Amino acid sequence: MCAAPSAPPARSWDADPILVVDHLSMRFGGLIAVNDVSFRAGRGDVTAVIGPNGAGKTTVFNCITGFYKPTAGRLALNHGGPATAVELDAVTAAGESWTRTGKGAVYLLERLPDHRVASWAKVARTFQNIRLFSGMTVLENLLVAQHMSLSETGLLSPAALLGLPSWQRKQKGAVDRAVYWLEKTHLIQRADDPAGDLSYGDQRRLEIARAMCTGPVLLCLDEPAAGLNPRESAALNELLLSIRAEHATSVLLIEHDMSVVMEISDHVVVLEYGGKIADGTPDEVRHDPRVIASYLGVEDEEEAVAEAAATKALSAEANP
Ligand SMILES: Nc1ncnc2c1ncn2[C@@H]1O[C@H](COP(=O)(O)OP(=O)(O)OP(=O)(O)O)[C@@H](O)[C@H]1O
Repeated sequence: MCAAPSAPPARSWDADPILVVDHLSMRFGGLIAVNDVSFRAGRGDVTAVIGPNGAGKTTVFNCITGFYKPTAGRLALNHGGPATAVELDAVTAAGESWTRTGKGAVYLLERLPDHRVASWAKVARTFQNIRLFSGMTVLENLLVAQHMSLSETGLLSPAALLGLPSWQRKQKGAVDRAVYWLEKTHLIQRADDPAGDLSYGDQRRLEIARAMCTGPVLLCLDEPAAGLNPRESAALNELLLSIRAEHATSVLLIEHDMSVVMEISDHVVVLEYGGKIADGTPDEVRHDPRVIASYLGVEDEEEAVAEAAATKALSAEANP
């Protein structure tokens, strides 16, 4: 008797996406940097966007974080739970940038001003080149990051000017959050040192601490492992895995370091020449002929298929 074909495995990113990227395109004059890219990032997942230099990774990030307004496409960020197709179509057709949904709210990032992407949609990011306030102390960097939420009630509001308990509670909350993230990133001993005095690896972790202090639902990291030595890279992996395990923050990262990508990602999206060429678990992507061709520079796709089959056979031999 033939066994019934097994159902395809449930994908966390399809079942409960925090981010739905739909037909995203970005042109700079005649250059198409991102061409009709669609993918989902699962809630609570670490999703990596990889690809060769110039593939369009940073441009995708810049569209998600509000630095660029895409030429076309929709970027829906779901708070609470996934918006239904009807809810999404309704907010799109109404020309709104967000709406409440049955499960929480959905934000159309391409329609929000970049500061609202951070403060309303709660998307935080770090940059390929570190952008800390190097003359400020480590602690001050984390307090400045929380300025938006502190100033929601108005820095010159009566509560702030009179030092009312509500204001003091907010300020204490900001310091407590900063101390919590300094402990998580093993930087608490350096709290009063200028950020510019930290080693490169410590500065990278401070950037992540600063982003986490804003309470993001989606943390976007642009090449967090760039320039790190193996020990610093291992500390970064540990930090990102603990963010995934202990906080309601989903992580989207661009990374060239495949050891980081394969170790910590739940889902990998591969771009090449502005288009998506693969999308799946790290294992699926590792064995994908197009990805192998792209990374090994194999010209002939048949050769890449043979390469993928050989890799699979080798790993089956190693793990019978
Ligand atoms: N502001 C811009 N103006 C014009 N062209 C741009 C701009 N930003 C990116 N590009 C171009 O878009 C293409 C994709 O660039 P992008 O930086 O997104 O790639 P990437 O995959 O992040 O590359 P890398 O890994 O080298 O950072 C490149 O050809 C780049 O030159």
